Formats: sequence, structure tokens, C-alpha cells
Amino acid sequence: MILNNDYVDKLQCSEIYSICGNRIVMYQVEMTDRDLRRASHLSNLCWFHGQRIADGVACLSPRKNYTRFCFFNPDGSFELVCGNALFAATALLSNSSVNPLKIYPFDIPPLELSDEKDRYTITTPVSIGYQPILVESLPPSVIHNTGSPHLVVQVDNVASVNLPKLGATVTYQLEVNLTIFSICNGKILARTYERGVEAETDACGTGAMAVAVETNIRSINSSSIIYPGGIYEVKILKTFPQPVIALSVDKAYVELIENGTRPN
Ligand SMILES: N[C@@H](CCC[C@H](N)C(=O)O)C(=O)O
Repeated sequence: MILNNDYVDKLQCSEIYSICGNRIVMYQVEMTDRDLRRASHLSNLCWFHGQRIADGVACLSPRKNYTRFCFFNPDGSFELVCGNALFAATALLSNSSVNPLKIYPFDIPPLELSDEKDRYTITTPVSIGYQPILVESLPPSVIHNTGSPHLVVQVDNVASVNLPKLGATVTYQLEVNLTIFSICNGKILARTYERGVEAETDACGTGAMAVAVETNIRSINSSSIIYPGGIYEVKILKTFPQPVIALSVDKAYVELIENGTRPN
């Protein structure tokens, strides 16, 4: 993506990464926790001349022994975790003096991040949903919280679902993301409609984790989750007392697509 100089000026200390096609602004800023939580105005970095050019903004703020992580959707809503932004954060900080393994979101235990050979990996506990929910024509489905909440629905064929229509209903009624998946020749295919973006994105890290939880419950054995924008690998490391998942992505799917940093 080539943006004009006006937008590059607006970006200042930030970059846009594409992670499996999910475009995230990575904004490095010195801010207190209190100010960060209120910084929903930073979501304006996702917009240029009324057009959405990114699917969220992740703020990284240095602390003494770790980096604080905070995420806003393009509509300004706050979310604890964006899986893809954490992959980008690992890529961004791995060449700096900051310890990339210590990136802490608010309110939840720190996730484990690793940068090994050709892959980035996030390891995190997730909360399983038990209460089946009925929305429109969808089969009863549950919400898994993988740092962000996803209603996870198995369908016959992901390609033939009218995701914009169903997703809009789900985000409006339940205020969660909608992630659908189907099994095709033993492979898991997935799509996510993101709340706060109010559109389908090319891929979603927390959505892939939610699919991994659901397929594990249904005894579907496949470690690859294929989104329109790229492929994630998942491993369930343990299931009790709650599942712990390792989600990884090939570094080739993590691309710096716009660099707004300017020399002084
Ligand atoms: N794209 C993200 C999830 C971002 C948060 C989501 N829109 C929400 O509001 O929960 C990912 O890769 O996990």
C-alpha cells in the first residue's frame, strides 16, 4: 500500500503492518496507563479522508521491565488483545533494545510471545463458553474469549455465508466478533467479521484461537486454520483447568506495509 505524504505525516511514530492481510497501525508512544486506556482518539490513525485504511491501532508504551500493549478498533472501542497486533509487536520490537517477550496487555496475565526461526508464536490461556446462543439462522453456538470474544459457528461452507449480514446482526445483538469455520478435505477454513471494524477482515488471530478451541471440543484434528489472508498453526498445549493455546504464523505473513517514522 502506498499512501501519500499527508498520511505519512499523520502516522508519525507509527507503522502499518499487514498480518495475514489484517492491517494494524502500530503506534509507539510514551503514555501512562491511565492516559492509554482513554486514548480512543488514536483510532483516527485507521482513517484517511473518510476511508478505513487499517483494521485497528495497537499502542506500545515502554515501562521499566516490559512494554504495555493496548488496542483500539477503528470505531474507537477498546479491546484487550488483538492476536495479529501481538505478532506485529514481536516483529517490531525484536530488533530493538526492548525485550520482545514482555508485552503486557491490560487486565489479563501476560501472554507469552516468541520469535523463533521463521515463525512468531503467541501462547495464552483462553476462556471457553458453555452457553449456546441462537442468532438468526445460525446453529446454536458459543462464545469463546481468547482475549477478545468470538461467537464461533461451524457452517457447511464458509465461502457461501453472507458474513456481512450475519456479522452485523451478531455485533449489534451480542457485541462480539463472529467467526465461522468449515471443514474441507480435512482442512479448517475460517472467516471473521470483526466488531469495531464492522466488516470482515482478511484474518484474525484471536478468531483463529477461538476456532482452535471449538474444533478441539468437537474432536476435529487439524493444526492449520486457513483464512482468506493467510494460514495460522495452532497447538492446544493443555486443556485443564482451561485450554492453553499456542498460535503461530509464518514470518512471511507479517509485513511492514507503511512506515511513517520521520527523522527529526
Ligand atoms: N483482529 C484482531 C482482533 C481485534 C479485536 C476485535 N475487533 C474486537 O473488538 O474484539 C485479532 O487479530 O485478534
